Amino acid sequence: MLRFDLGMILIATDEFSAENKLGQGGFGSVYKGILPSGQKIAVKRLAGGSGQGDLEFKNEVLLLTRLQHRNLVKLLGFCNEGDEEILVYEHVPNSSLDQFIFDEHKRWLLTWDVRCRIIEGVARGLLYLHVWIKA
Ligand SMILES: Nc1ncnc2c1ncn2[C@@H]1O[C@H](COP(=O)(O)OP(=O)(O)OP(=O)(O)O)[C@@H](O)[C@H]1O
Repeated sequence: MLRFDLGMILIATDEFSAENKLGQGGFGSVYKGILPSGQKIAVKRLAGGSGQGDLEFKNEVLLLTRLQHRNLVKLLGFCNEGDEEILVYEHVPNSSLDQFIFDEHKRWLLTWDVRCRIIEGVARGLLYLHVWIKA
């Protein structure tokens, strides 16, 4: 588990530039970034990070790093400097599935065969989580 320093993340994401914004989730914004090694990353900047939940945040990160499955995005590391609470993931190309499902030009790429494989992959990931949570 890597602890990234904020300076490195600011350089990687061009200071959380609007051009690098990949999306917005329930926990905050996600930015594309690139490490000096050339590795592409997705940086989730948690909204409302106060620095106060330091221990809680660290425990959650430790928990998340134990999840390893080919259908789950890999967590590479974290940063909790100052008020920031940031999660660093491997970058997954091709945006989100909803960008294909709801786009009339791209929708045709999702043949039923492809859809079935996606559903199977999602189910495998979910099953892994269920088993993992019970254990
Ligand atoms: N590892 C990643 N690689 C590439 N893009 C990502 C990655 N993680 C998130 N994104 C992009 O950022 C968007 C927001 O992601 P995030 O995980 O925060 O929210 P969500 O799963 O869409 O919603 P919620 O957090 O509310 O469940 C995604 O829809 C996706 O486009």
